[in-house]
Amino acid sequence: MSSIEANFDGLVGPTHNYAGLSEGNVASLNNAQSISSPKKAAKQGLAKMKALHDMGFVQGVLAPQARPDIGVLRRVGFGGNDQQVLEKAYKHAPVLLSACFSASSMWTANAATVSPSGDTQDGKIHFTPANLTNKFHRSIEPKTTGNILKAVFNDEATFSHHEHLPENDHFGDEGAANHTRLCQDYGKQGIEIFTFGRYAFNRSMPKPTIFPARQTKEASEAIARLHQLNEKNTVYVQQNPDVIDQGVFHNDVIAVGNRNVLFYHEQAFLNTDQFKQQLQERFEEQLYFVEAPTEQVSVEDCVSSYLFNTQLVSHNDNEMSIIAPMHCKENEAVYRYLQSVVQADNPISNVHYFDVNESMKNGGGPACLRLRVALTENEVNAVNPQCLLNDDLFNRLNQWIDKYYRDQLAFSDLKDGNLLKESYDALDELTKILNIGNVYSFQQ
Ligand SMILES: NCCC[C@H](NC(=O)CCC(=O)O)C(=O)O
Repeated sequence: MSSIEANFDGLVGPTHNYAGLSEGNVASLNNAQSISSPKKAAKQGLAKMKALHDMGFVQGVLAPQARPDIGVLRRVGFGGNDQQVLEKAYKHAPVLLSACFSASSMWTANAATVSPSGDTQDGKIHFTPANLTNKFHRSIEPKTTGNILKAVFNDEATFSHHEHLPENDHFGDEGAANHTRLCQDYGKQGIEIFTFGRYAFNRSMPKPTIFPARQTKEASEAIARLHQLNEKNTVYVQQNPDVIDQGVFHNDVIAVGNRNVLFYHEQAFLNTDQFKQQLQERFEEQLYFVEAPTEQVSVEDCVSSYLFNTQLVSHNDNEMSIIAPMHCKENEAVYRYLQSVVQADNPISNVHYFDVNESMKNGGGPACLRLRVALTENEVNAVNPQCLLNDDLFNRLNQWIDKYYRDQLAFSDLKDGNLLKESYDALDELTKILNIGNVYSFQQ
């Protein structure tokens, strides 16, 4: 086996709900307060993992955050026993309560930025958890994310773990959702592309006017320094502020790269020609720019179908598949466009559609649900083996979901102390299944 790219998907947590917490994320706001199905959500995610495993890919599993985050509720002044804390928050600060229940860590594309060993000066794989400062419910993720990543990638000779960036909007960082990599071989030097939405310290530069730009250039530069990237192989590009204002809150809603292919919408970036030229100069061999024109697919279609929030996976040196949400099949213009991509002269030869609707309703497609980690054969062997999916783990996780997860969750359920207990019991058992130790504060 040569070098590969593994996907580490987030297991959807037992408190998955629709709270309308993400301004700028159209699906999140549109589905606010609808009734969720945590069981269905977790099973949809697990089915996608299993399908990729069955296609022959290395598939990892990342544990969710412990929710509700009762520690945050106490920190902001709700006291008493756990049940009293929940009831008081339900009455006086309902939105805050739902933020502390959010299962948003399922979108592991936002867990961290990862730089493979081929790109880093010390030859280790570097991880920096994303601080996710722009949304309160997500800003409470990075510490536990760091614990989980250290437990999965737990070999100091192979993996280097950094602390998340300063917790301020100036260093707003959304992880791999704004980062992609082009390379000829996963294990060799590649080009890391950091896409940012605004400049933190220079007010005169372009930025969106309606919705927030979550990622700053300063954050991206800090990650590149921490990860010891070579300047020559690092490219920064600004997201087109107009598309952020149309609901493209992360770059992975409008672009995805893999090996020698960059698949994106013509309006995705600012200064696209200059960006393409920079990439081509650095790449040396042929690069395929698969650019969707607006006249075939509108930005609105991209946002509603998640055409680019797809996984681009390599079966071998010449053949790739797109892992797409079912919404892409249901949208006529998008479906037609995808068929033309498969027929055109590029390595993409197939599209596989998956039902991840529970996640889509909160603005997360197939690509949001996974963190990519390029690994050499030795590096695969250094990963915690109990976090790598096989038939046995798939069956155990299915049974574990059946045992603990509810079929339905409504906002009024969040004041129920039993839900907290079910959730913590489930996660306590999960840490044993995945052999990741006591990563949660309720276990310490
Ligand atoms: N990469 C996809 C992330 C989606 C995520 N949605 C949410 O958090 C919605 C949660 C809610 O509204 O209940 C976000 O916007 O960061």
